[in-house]
Amino acid sequence: MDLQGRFITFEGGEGAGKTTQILRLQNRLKSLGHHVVVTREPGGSPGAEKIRHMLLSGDAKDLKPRGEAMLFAAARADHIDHTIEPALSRGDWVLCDRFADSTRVYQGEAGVDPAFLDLLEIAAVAGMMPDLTILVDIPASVGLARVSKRAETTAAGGPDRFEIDDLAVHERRRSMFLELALQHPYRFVVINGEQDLDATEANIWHAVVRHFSELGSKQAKSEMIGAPDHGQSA
Ligand SMILES: Nc1ncnc2c1ncn2[C@@H]1O[C@H](COP(=O)(O)OP(=O)(O)OP(=O)(O)O)[C@@H](O)[C@H]1O
Ligand SMILES: Cc1cn([C@H]2C[C@H](O)[C@@H](COP(=O)(O)O)O2)c(=O)[nH]c1=O
Repeated sequence: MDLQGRFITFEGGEGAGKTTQILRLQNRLKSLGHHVVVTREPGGSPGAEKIRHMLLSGDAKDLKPRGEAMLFAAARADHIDHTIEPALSRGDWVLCDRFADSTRVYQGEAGVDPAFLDLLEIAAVAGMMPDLTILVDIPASVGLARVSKRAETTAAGGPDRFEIDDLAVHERRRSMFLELALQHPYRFVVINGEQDLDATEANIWHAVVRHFSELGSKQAKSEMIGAPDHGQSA
């Protein structure tokens, strides 16, 4: 399989700002001429979106955490087959809102054996791990406050089945994400999600350019082309 594209995942707690920042990164990449696919988990393909509905609406709430983890893995396998792998084969950039690390954290926190999660991850991702994972880190209370404000001010529905968990559960998830970042320092970058939108966007862009060195020269070229001429050309 010849995969020319670049695969970036965003991880973090509820309301950290992942979706907002993915759209901002998409705009920056597009302005440099890249094709960008924005997608999410659970979901991102017709079959996986059906599983998403089942998982988040509470239809699957009778499942124990191990069975639930298997549903997330099934959705992931379908998402990879139908969306991620084809996009990377075309040479696109794929920006994915949550991926396998969310299973490690959410289902791990719920008590699923890490060795079982290892096997599940191997089976579901089939080698398709991200080139870069951006962990948008924020205290759980701040993220949850944003989420409830979002629900009041937008058409977003009520809290999903994971958002309603106790604050202590959300804080444990935050610690687990940070622990994962420590374990995989070459894949993860941790971004402070408490800053304002523009500062967070700039920090993420800086991290992406540092990780994918080809972007640095492309950006410099586009800035030169777009730069004012000051009467220096013939
Ligand atoms: N840096 C920020 N400062 C203040 N508000 C923010 C910031 N980033 C995002 N928000 C707001 O917080 C809310 C949640 O943001 P967003 O949907 O991007 O988070 P998310 O991490 O994708 O959340 P979830 O995982 O719950 O879907 C939105 O209303 C958004 O406008
Ligand atoms: C991929 C994945 C997600 N979850 C949880 C995390 C969130 O609470 C929801 C997804 O909602 P979002 O608004 O799109 O962030 O699902 C999980 O428990 N396990 C996973 O693998």
